[in-house]
Amino acid sequence: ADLPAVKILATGGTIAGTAASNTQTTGYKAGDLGIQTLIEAVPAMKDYADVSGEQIVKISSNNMDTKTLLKLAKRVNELLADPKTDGIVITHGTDTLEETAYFLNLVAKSDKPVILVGAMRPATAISADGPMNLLEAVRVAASKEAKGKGVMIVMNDEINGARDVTETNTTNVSTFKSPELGALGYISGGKIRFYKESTKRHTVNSEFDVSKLDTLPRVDIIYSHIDDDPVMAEAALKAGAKGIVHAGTGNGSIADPTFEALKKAAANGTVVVRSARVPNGATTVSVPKYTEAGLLESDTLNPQKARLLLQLALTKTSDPKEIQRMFEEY
Ligand SMILES: NC(=O)C[C@H](N)C(=O)O
Repeated sequence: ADLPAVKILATGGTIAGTAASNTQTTGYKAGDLGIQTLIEAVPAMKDYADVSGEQIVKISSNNMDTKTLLKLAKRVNELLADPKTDGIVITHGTDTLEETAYFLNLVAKSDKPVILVGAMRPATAISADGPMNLLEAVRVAASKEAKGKGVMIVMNDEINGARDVTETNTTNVSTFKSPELGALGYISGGKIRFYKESTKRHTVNSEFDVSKLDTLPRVDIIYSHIDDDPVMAEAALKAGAKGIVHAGTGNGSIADPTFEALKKAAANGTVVVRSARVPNGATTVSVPKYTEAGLLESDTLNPQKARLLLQLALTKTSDPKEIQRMFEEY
């Protein structure tokens, strides 16, 4: 039969992890197994797609970096441009899965499905979640329904959009959720069921382009807490940060001494975005002094996603007004 061609790009993670015993679900070696082994473990994929694999890296995703992210994004775009590819699945560690997914959501230049998938239990564990997750990811990547919905994460029977999804539990298999805005759909009764899609710009409607980029501007995240002082802000500026994302308390509040440092940074041309350490809700212009100081707001993007959008924004402009527009549109 003429099945859709789905390419699986493997980057490592727990989905390719191995441990000495089948009861071991922590302290295993992430990214140990190669893509061929993962494919051979799930022969049922061949009922839905003409599957082939390619190994990009073999890492635990806490070690993901810009170089690998750009390499992956460029390869994704090469494959998407090929008429012989109908969809892409990326196996990835869960630690930074939401970041890679959101980045690709901003830079993938096609409406063909791009699905990220991981696992919380290593491949060697009893009740490993990787094989079913991989099968469902391939099924979604091969489906007509997934076209044009942006980059998605498929795990634990849920389909979540890259913009709104986040990891919510350190170890549980049902960790990826869009707590406030909700999943796009799920897979149940052997059927792919979509219920909604994001209104935000992505993929073919995105203005960002990585094809000529070899690096991204430095953007640091500063996490607020009791006894906050400007030490971290000063360190970021000293390290050459072109942008700073502040993970504020509550509605993106900033301790006064840190605010003074960030205000100065903004006046000197560093773009400062207020995000929040609170998982839900948009950071709003609650205090006019922040707006007057030229600080931007991240909308509902969490700090790690706000960082990626700010990096891409800074490849195009350093005009705070333009960048605020981007935070409203993506
Ligand atoms: N569940 C996982 O994949 C965690 C692993 N440390 C990773 O991100 O690669």
